[in-house]
Amino acid sequence: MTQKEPITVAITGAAGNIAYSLIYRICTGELFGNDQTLNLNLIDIEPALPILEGLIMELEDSNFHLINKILFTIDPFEGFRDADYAILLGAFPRNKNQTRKDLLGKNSPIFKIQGKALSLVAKRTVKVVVVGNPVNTNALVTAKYAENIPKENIVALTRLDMNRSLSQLSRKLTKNVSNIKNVFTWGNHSASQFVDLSNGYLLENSKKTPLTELVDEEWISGEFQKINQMRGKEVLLKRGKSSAGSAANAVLDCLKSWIYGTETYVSMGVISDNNPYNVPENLIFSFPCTCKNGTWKIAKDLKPNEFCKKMIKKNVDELLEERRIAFELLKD
Ligand SMILES: NC(=O)c1ccc[n+]([C@@H]2O[C@H](COP(=O)([O-])OP(=O)(O)OC[C@H]3O[C@@H](n4cnc5c(N)ncnc54)[C@H](O)[C@@H]3O)[C@@H](O)[C@H]2O)c1
Ligand SMILES: O=C(O)C[C@H](O)C(=O)O
Repeated sequence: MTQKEPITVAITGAAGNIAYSLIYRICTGELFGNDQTLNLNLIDIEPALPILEGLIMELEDSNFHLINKILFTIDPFEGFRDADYAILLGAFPRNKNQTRKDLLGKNSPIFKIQGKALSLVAKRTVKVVVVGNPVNTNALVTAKYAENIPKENIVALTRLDMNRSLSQLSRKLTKNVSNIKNVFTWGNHSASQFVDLSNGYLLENSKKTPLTELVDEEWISGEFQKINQMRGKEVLLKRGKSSAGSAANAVLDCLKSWIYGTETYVSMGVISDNNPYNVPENLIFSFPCTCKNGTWKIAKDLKPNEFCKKMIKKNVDELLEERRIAFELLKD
C-alpha cells in the first residue's frame, strides 16, 4: 500500500492516563487510516518527562509502521508547530471531593497559553479537540486566545456523555447499541447535562421505533439522567482515577464523526454563535450536530420540549458563570 505524506498530530498531557490508551489506538491507523503516516508531537510538563520518555520507548518497541517521527517537548509553541490535529488532554483531573468546575483555577491558564500557541504555530486548518476539564470552558478559553484559528475548529469533548447514555439505553432495552440512534446531550459536561431522547429511535429491520415508546417517562427524566450526570464521578470513585479508556474512545468517536461525517446526530461541544435554541453567543455548548466534509453543523430542526428548554437554561446559567470566573481569572 502506498503511504500518504505524514500529518502532524499534537497531543498534550501525553504522559497521562487518557493518552496512554489514545496514542496506541491512533498509531494502529484506526483514526486516520492504515496508509496515513504520522508525525506525533507529544507535549507534557517537566515533571512528566521521564514518563514521556518511557512511553516513547514503548512506542518504539511496538514498531508501528505509520509513525514517521516523534517529537516530545514541554513547549506548546514547539509542540503545536504545523499541527493538523491537536488533542488537548493536558490538564489536572479532579479528585473525588471536587466538581469539574473546581478545576477552573488550575486548568484554565493552561488553555490560555495553548490557545496562543495554536494560534501562532499550528496550521490555520487545525482541528482541535479539548478534553481537559472543565472541558466546555477550557475550549472557550482556547478559542478566545487562538485568534488565528476559526472558532469552528475548536470542539469540546462531550461525546463521552452521549456514549454513556447509549450504553445505559442498550442495557435497559437489551438491544445492541448500534441500533440506537439520535440520542444526544445538551449543555455542559457536568452534573447539569441533559440527555435528550425525544428524537431517538431504535432501528431494527429498517423499522424505526421512537425510544419514548420503549422506555417510560419516569425513568427517562429521573434515574437515567442521574446515572449519566454522575457517571464520571462513579468511575472516579471506583478506579481512584478518572475515566481514561472510555475517554480515549470518545475522542476517537468525536474525530471520526468530524472527519468522515455522520448519518445521525452526535453530541459535540461547539461554539454557540448563531444557534437556533436561544443559547447566548460565545459559549461552548453541547449541541446535537451533524458532520459532513470535515465540518460540523448544529441540528436546526429540533423542537425541545418545555423540560428540555428548562435544562438548556440551567446549563446556560452554569456555563455563563464558568465563563465569568475563567475570563476574570485570565484577564491580561
Ligand atoms: N471531557 C471528557 O469527557 C473527559 C473525560 C475524562 C477525563 N477528562 C479530563 O481530561 C484531563 C486529563 O485526564 P487524565 O486522566 O489523562 O489525567 P492525568 O493526570 O493522567 O494526565 C494529565 C497529563 O497532563 C499533563 N499536564 C498538566 N499540565 C499540562 C500542561 N500545561 N501542558 C501539557 N501537559 C500538562 C500532566 O503532567 C499529565 O501527564 C483531566 O482534566 C480530566 O478531568 C475529560
Ligand atoms: O468526571 C471526571 O472528572 C472525568 C471526566 O470528565 C468524566 O466524565 O469521566
